[in-house]
Amino acid sequence: MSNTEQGKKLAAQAAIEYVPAGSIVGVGTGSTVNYFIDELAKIKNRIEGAVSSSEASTQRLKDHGIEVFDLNSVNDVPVYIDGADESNENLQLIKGGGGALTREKIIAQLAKKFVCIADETKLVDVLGDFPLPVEVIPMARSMIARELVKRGGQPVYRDGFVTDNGNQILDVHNLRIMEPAKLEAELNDLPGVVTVGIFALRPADVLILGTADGDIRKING
Ligand SMILES: O=C(CO)[C@H](O)[C@H](O)COP(=O)(O)O
Repeated sequence: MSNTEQGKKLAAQAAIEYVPAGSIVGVGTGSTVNYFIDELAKIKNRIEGAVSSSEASTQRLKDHGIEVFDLNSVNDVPVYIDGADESNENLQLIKGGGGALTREKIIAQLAKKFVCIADETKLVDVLGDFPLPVEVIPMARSMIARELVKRGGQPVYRDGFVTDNGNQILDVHNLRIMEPAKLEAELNDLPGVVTVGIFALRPADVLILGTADGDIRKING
């Protein structure tokens, strides 16, 4: 297993301590979260079930025999565990590399505590080296792309990819995101934008990083 994969797995294992007994756990999407789901399966008798941010995670949870609830039937999500493509020291994130950003943001908003898990390479000084995913309504794609160009970005259509919500993704290159919350709010306001992959208005509460030397590092927000 590579150092990166080892880091993801260590972070995922460390996140288990944040899962309260008897709870419905918010579950994100991605390769790091897949390790978390495998860990969650080991304690499945101690939880009530999960709410899931993607069809892929739902399938993996069900394969492990973990009940997945419709979010509309759930009032209380004590903890949401998810990965990230980048995080800064303020626990503001870029997410959506896997295209699940909209459902991820919905569950993060509802959750009392958002625990982000990642390998240490995801921690950056300034967000934006990772192309920023923006989920858009298909008919608005070109208009939004032009708006993104006006803001200095270079949007690339994620051709052939359709989100779980039936929408499309623009991956925006060349951004150096100095004010993440401001840019998130500004892009949220464009008609046709479904979700911006900046998680700054609701950042993570805890970041758990798995390191190359087999350790973990925690940053609290
Ligand atoms: O936001 C996400 C999916 O939409 C993922 O959390 C993000 O892409 C990180 O994925 P991985 O754990 O595979 O590196």
